[in-house]
Amino acid sequence: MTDALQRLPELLLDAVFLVEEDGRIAFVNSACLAIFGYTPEEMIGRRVLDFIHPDDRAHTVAEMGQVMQGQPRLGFENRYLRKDGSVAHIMWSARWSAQDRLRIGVARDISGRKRAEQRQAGMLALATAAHGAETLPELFRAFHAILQGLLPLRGMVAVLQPGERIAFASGELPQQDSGWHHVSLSAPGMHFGEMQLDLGRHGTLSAAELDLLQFAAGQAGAVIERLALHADLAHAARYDELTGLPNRRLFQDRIQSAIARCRRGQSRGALLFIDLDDFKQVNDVHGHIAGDQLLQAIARRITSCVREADTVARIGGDEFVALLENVADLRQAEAVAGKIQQVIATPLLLGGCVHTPHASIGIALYPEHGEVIDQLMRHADQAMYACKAARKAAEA
Ligand SMILES: Nc1nc2c(ncn2[C@@H]2O[C@H](COP(=O)(O)OP(=O)(O)OP(=O)(O)O)[C@@H](O)[C@H]2O)c(=O)[nH]1
Repeated sequence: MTDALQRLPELLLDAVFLVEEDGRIAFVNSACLAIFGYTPEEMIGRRVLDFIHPDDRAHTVAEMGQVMQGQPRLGFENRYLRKDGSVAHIMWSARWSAQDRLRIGVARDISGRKRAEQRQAGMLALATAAHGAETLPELFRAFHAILQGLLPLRGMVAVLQPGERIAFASGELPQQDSGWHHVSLSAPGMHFGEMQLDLGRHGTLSAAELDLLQFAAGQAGAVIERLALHADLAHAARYDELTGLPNRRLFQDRIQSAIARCRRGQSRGALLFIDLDDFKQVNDVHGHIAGDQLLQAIARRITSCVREADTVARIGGDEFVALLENVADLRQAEAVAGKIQQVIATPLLLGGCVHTPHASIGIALYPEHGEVIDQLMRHADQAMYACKAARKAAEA
């Protein structure tokens, strides 16, 4: 070999290996320092297998066996452990030189490309997990599992406002120290909290890893926004926005289950239909905002008269219902209705004037006045109108 050719391996960025039949390294060029962290002196004379990642040794031995039987290999991949313990992804071309009784190998460091591929796959996995997540614990559990494969992640905590904390850790979640990295969880115009990641002592992140975390945080922020929106919509579909009481739809569900319970327990239940008297005038005289305030006060007043297990709902403009379970008889239901009427009639300030509201209440008893919702509602409604008509007749 000419002198120029002898110097050639030292100019290569790939590592060039000559390996003896017994697997010991006979020669390696100085590129090995940049790729594996070892000088040629530290590698020469040692078994090449000692540097290979334990999980890749078996299939590397099989591959090299084929090379030594005369089959050249181009593009074979395996992993090495660098001197600092980190993993180097290597792509090989290798052939056997029967004349020299040496295996010639050229090793290219493809760790950067592998990391980029892993990050890309990780981003896809994060986006898929975010898309499918139906709860926040499910989302952060999936994110923890995915990020663990991409970062030196020991533990992860999602701290959500106001004060909800979802923690994940491979083992025991250690005390917070300087190894923790914080990423804000947000959506345009909204801040939900942050993701805190325990990256241990080797916690410095590359720009690409920081990008990955930002991507994860962005996905998580979008999921939090989506779940919050769903929760708001689900709430709005079942509750009255003005008073916070169950609306007609939720009331239908509640009365259905209450009837089933009464039927099973052979107990009695009462449906109270409550309609404000002359409420239109409140709007006309004091304005719509004052009308709203009165409706809110009425909701609180009715609720204060019933047991916690009973349901109070707003089913129309100035129409409320109270569903009483385990009622002994009509007299007991009438007593509750009387109390509601009395509490509603407490004077209050509306638009700077003292106003005394009144309500008409009709009662339907299960099972005496009906065994299904429609019958009970009709009976209570008619009883309420009878009550209202009697009041108006008395006033006339
Ligand atoms: N402020 C306010 N008013 C409402 C709301 N929903 C319905 N209303 C009004 O409530 C009034 C109900 O009127 P009516 O059903 O005639 O009842 P009323 O004036 O109490 O008459 P009687 O029941 O016969 O005593 C209407 O004027 C509606 O516009 C609301 O959310 N807020």
